[in-house]
Amino acid sequence: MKSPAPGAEMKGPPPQGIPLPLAGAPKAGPPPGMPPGGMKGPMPPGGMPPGGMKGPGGPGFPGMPFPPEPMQFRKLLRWAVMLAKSAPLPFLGSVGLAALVNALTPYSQQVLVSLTAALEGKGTADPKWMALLYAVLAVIVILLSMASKLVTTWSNEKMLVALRHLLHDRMLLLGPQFHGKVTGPQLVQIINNFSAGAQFTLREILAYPLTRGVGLVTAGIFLAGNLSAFAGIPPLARWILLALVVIIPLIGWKLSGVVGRAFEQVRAEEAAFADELGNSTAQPLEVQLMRAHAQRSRSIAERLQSVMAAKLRATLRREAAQQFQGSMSVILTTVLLIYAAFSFDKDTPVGALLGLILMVPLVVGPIQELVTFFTGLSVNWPMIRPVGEIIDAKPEIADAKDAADIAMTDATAELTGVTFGYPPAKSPVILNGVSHRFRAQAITAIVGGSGSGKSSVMRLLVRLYDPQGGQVSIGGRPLAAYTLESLRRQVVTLSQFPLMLSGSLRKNFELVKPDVSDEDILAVLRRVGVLDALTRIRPEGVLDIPVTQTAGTGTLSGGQRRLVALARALILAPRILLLDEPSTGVDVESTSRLVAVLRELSREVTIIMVEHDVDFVTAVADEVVCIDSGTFVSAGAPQALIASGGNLFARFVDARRRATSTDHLDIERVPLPAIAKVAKT
Ligand SMILES: Nc1ncnc2c1ncn2[C@@H]1O[C@H](COP(=O)(O)OP(=O)(O)OP(=O)(O)O)[C@@H](O)[C@H]1O
Repeated sequence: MKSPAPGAEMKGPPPQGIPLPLAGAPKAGPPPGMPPGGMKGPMPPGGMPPGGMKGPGGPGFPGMPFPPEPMQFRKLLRWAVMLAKSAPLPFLGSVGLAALVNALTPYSQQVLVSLTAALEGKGTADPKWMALLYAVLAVIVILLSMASKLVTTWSNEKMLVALRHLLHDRMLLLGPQFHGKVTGPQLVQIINNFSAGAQFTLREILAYPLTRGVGLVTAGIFLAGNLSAFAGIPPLARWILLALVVIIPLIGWKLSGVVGRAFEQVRAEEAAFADELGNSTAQPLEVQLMRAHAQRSRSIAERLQSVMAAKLRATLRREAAQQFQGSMSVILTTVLLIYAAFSFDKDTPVGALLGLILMVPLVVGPIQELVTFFTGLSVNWPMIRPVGEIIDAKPEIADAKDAADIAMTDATAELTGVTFGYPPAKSPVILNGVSHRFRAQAITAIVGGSGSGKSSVMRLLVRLYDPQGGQVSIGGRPLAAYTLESLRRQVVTLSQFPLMLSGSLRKNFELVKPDVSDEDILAVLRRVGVLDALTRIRPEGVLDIPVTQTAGTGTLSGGQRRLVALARALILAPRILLLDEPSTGVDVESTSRLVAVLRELSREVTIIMVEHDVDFVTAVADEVVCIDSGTFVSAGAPQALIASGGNLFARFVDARRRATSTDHLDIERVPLPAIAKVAKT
């Protein structure tokens, strides 16, 4: 296909490393469905076929949390408008400039036509002026085209920044239901990679029809004008010829549907291969030990064969379709030229023939590109959709209308007839009408078997979820009376695996209190008894100790991380502290220190903890609440519960004693055989 005049095409954004769902490894380049460098050709080389991926069941993206769903153009349009609004001026500027370039290009070609006619002496125009006009137009097109590319780059970058920022902030507002569905690595992929593809496609949804449409209409008008110069052509034939210009690209589009389905098959085969590979890579050593190497090898070989066969089929079809599409302009130009040659007479300017040759590609090109773009949208949909889902997602728990920033004067937490099941199903029932008053300035430990609902109680106390029945209140007020901000500032959770940012220790305290002073940090570190150990690690500056995101790596031990996290929780001066298994990973010495710290803290703070270690609970708790299958079955001081017996806590203590004692075991003491003396050789 002949290219338009210099600079007439619209370039895409800089390569963003979007995963290409096509055969082969992911390549850096424009998003799938887009030819590298923009919408130049009829078929994205190495990219998606123009027919889009319309295989049965619609496009899906292996491993993504959002199940396949047919593309919804209305949603795309809404997201596109929202995105364009984030950078209105650069967007309008880039669209305006591109439209101007696309309109001027056919116009400059038409000047060539007039110039030819003038040289023949058949037009009224002066050839010299025409030549000059062509030169001026060419320069303007080049300059505008450069400006258009720069403004488009600016617009793309602004939109991408706005989109990524929005996704990041929105993601942090979403609740456990969303985060239970989308994993951390998937979020990184959506925000980091998919957003670039989504930005590009969404922008083009608005920009492309306009910019390409302007070029199409202008070239179409000139083409019709040039056709009319052939006096012998009856009007009906002229209309049929013009209709062909539109119909032939549409035939190409239908053909590409076949290609689309072939590539859908490739994707399915690749997903199956990835699954199969996962079977081998998940536990390679287990595979070795099971002597299953040969079986794995056969399975992988079969999958690889299937992928290759599917790729070969799809590529051959794509090549055939590409050839057809690439030949369209030639076919159409030939048809028009043959017709023109037969109706050519002495009055017909040669320029009109030139006009046909020049204008056909300028008309066919935009039609092909528009068809390619819109059919290719379904290819990009699996990547755009997760981006859009985050844009549209609403926080599951939000401030009630009459919520206020209330300072808790009374830090008593209370559950009254609370019934709860996890949304969206809300079944099974996890908490079954439970009631309890957690005493202020006391330590209450919730004890129960695995899956009995302990952590669920803690989640309700910070409104990660709302119960379906009953009420959770603090200081006599339902939780919804507090803004989430004020609730979570005063009810602080220390999870079993506390979040640590990679960076300095100070940075981790600034995470929860941006204006925290060094003195305050050192004071809380001293209070939880970890300052001396940290000073030994870095005598020249404890607060600059590097911390890593992952426990078990970096400078701090697991126990130290937990104590640092406890100190960080205290920096907020909480009224209620929720501790999830605080004794885990803390050594014996630090545990007794932890007991002392928590006891001392409980003079000011209400502490509620979930804890499996009954010895720790006995040492630290004022009260134990026992939970069994979502029901509070007993409560009381630990010693009292142990003494009275017959309750869950006493049973746990008993079981623990039996588990660690060897008295009940009938161990036959067999003397070890004398170690044979090894004769010196
Ligand atoms: N997000 C969730 N969605 C659905 N069900 C959940 C969810 N979280 C927990 N559950 C279920 O709720 C029940 C209670 O879970 P919970 O985490 O409260 O138990 P737990 O007593 O803290 O257990 P463990 O001591 O093992 O941590 C379990 O059966 C669990 O499978």
